[in-house]
Amino acid sequence: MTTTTQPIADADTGPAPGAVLSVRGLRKDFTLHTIDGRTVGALHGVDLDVGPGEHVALAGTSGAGKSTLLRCVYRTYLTGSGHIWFRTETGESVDIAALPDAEVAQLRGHEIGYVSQFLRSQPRRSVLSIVATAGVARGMDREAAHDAAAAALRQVGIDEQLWDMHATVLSGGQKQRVNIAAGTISPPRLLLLDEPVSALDPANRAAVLDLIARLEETGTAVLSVFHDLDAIERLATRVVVLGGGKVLATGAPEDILRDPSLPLEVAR
Ligand SMILES: Nc1ncnc2c1ncn2[C@@H]1O[C@H](COP(=O)(O)OP(=O)(O)OP(=O)(O)O)[C@@H](O)[C@H]1O
Repeated sequence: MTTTTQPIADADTGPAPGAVLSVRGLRKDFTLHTIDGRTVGALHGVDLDVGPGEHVALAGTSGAGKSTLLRCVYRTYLTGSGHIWFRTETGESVDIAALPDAEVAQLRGHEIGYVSQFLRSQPRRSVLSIVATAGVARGMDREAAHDAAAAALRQVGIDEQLWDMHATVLSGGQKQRVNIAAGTISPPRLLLLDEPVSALDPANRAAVLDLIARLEETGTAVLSVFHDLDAIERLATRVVVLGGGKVLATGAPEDILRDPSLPLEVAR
């Protein structure tokens, strides 16, 4: 595990001491322009921290705000108010909620990864090139990225015969595994995972969970959503339960997942 950054004491001006990510007072409303401009509140003042090598799993019933939180951190969604403090690899504190788009784009390629259930890539890119390009974006030279991409694809069980094919011809589960290979090659400082194993059969799911488990050794901070109690129990170092856009509880998986009073929606 690596932590090379200077602690900043005040989480109103940067991440909490030792944290890679500190979310503070995060609010997000959606305006439904097609339905009378109605407003739907999704996050109502969320606070959480993720440190290096820590895996924080978000849990809570459907509509609790889990995916919205991940998308705000990745800046797919603009936030209403609050801060999303991120400590860069040079030790600088930046507020993702207020960062210019160009700087967000740079962080996304290099320091922050996002893996969802869906593979988003240019249509005519080969499988190998998609994964290798992610490595180059994180600072690897082309040759190293090519070798690392091949290793990552082997690890998630993508047959070599598929490597030069366009990703569009892959099955849902294959796309998901290419996605996780691209997300974990030269692991970023912060990895956001939104149901990354939802379309996988048991054997491939196990291989991908192994890969995610090994991220702890690299010092990657992980913030995840899994609709699967076993995955949370196996991977998470801490669980944050959301309900109605607020943090209801936070604690060790063995405590949180066995608390019958908490509104969890996970399946074995
Ligand atoms: N693009 C959107 N436009 C309008 N409302 C949205 C949008 N995305 C999410 N919401 C609303 O925000 C709230 C939180 O949704 P979110 O998808 O974050 O929940 P979730 O906890 O991830 O749920 P699930 O487990 O079902 O995926 C819900 O009320 C949802 O309807």
